[in-house]
Amino acid sequence: MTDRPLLGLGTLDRVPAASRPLIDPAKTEVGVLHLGLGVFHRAHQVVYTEEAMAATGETRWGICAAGMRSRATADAVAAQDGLFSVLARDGGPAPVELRVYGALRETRFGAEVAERLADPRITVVTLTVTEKGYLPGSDAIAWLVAGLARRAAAGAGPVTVLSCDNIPHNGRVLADAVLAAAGHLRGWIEENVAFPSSMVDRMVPYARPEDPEQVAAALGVTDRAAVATEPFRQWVIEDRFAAGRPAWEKAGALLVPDVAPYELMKLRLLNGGHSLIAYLGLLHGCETIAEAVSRDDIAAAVRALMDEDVTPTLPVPEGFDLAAYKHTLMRRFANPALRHQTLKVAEDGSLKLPVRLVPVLQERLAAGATPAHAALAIAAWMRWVSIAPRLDDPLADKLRAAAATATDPRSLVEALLPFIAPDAPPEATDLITDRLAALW
Ligand SMILES: NC(=O)c1ccc[n+]([C@@H]2O[C@H](COP(=O)([O-])OP(=O)(O)OC[C@H]3O[C@@H](n4cnc5c(N)ncnc54)[C@H](O)[C@@H]3O)[C@@H](O)[C@H]2O)c1
Ligand SMILES: O=P(O)(O)OC[C@@H](O)[C@@H](O)[C@H](O)[C@H](O)CO
Repeated sequence: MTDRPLLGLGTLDRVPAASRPLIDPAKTEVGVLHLGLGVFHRAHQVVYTEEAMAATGETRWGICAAGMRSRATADAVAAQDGLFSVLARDGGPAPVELRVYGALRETRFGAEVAERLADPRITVVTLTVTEKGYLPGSDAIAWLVAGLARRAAAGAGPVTVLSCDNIPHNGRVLADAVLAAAGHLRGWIEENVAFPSSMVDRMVPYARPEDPEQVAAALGVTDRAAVATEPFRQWVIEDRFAAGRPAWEKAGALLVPDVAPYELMKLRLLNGGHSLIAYLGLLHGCETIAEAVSRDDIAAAVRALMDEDVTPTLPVPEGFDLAAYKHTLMRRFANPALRHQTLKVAEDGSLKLPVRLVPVLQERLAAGATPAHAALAIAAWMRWVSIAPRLDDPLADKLRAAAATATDPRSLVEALLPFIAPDAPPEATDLITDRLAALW
């Protein structure tokens, strides 16, 4: 791989024509600012935005994307003139799609994003900053507010800020976080900024060494920012924008008046299922989601979680085929070529479980049901917290300290449940203890 030239505008002619960008990067201007240059942004919003520009011929929706916590990706992308490849794998190791994208035109790091928001040509800001990014005191929110202050001062006009994180009512959560940090800017934000919600979906693992190797072999260039994903993708966006936006509907996005039903379905079935698979998988030593779900016991548990516990809690959009959705989900979980790391899905459980599984547990208990599989997922998280060699969670130290005091399943549940469900009824403790006993 090392002797291949680096991907960039000057080496794009070496890339097979079928894998080159859909737009001319050199003629594309920036109209979107993105916070959080992780793997998901590259495999999702960049793809939709490039397809939208290609479909309409508009050249003004290029993206300026900022890394929030590390310069590594922003530097790698910048060294390649903003170009990187997305490869989709489905079942087998060979990619079923492989393309270099050109919509990402600029990169920034950290606080540098603020200055970019003073540009009136930027009318949309997107975010993928993880659940942690919305907590009080988050840098992402502080930089966003600083950017909005510069925009107000420059008279650069209204803007839409669109959360693309796995959080229910993510637009409202973001608006609340921004307004809480806004100080004297509050009035301007209320009048000039829209915060629609959106449901995003595409499974994107952390990049692995085989990803750039496969790109180099297929495209003849070295790509240090390649991302691998699955063919499936979905984006449902609340149609409430303050100013212009890319025509994402031309790339398959669904613009709707209310994303809530889509959000709930996806968060509880897909992300809730993912968490169950990840924690049970880790307890069984499985490195990937596909490996975990290839076990009959885990596959049966996730099916039961979806059918028995989650489905009764869902308001299904009219005409939506829920059975087909669940069937497709099982197939997506099982995609062996994706190699989605159980450890990645298991990160930040103290923030994820309260939105994915705790509401299912509580709503079903309140309805007089016994949500055994939601309880199993929470029990598996607790067991993982108590034995994980390394815990990736903003509350890791507190969780580990609390877990260290526990000597049996009940005391572990009593120690950890308050972190994710402080108002859980006693039946929740009983049910989770029962499931944890089987994992002890
Ligand atoms: N990967 C997926 O399958 C997927 C699918 C749908 C949605 N998402 C959403 O995208 C988010 C990012 O996922 P990813 O897969 O790109 O992960 P990633 O680790 O590649 O990127 C995470 C990004 O979030 C930023 N970040 C992390 N902690 C932060 C903090 N405290 N404040 C501000 N920024 C912070 C990082 O700098 C990085 O840019 C997820 O948390 C999720 O909400 C991911
Ligand atoms: O991205 P996270 O860390 O919030 O959650 C991990 C996975 O459940 C998630 O990324 C899914 O792969 C994704 O939501 C699929 O669209």
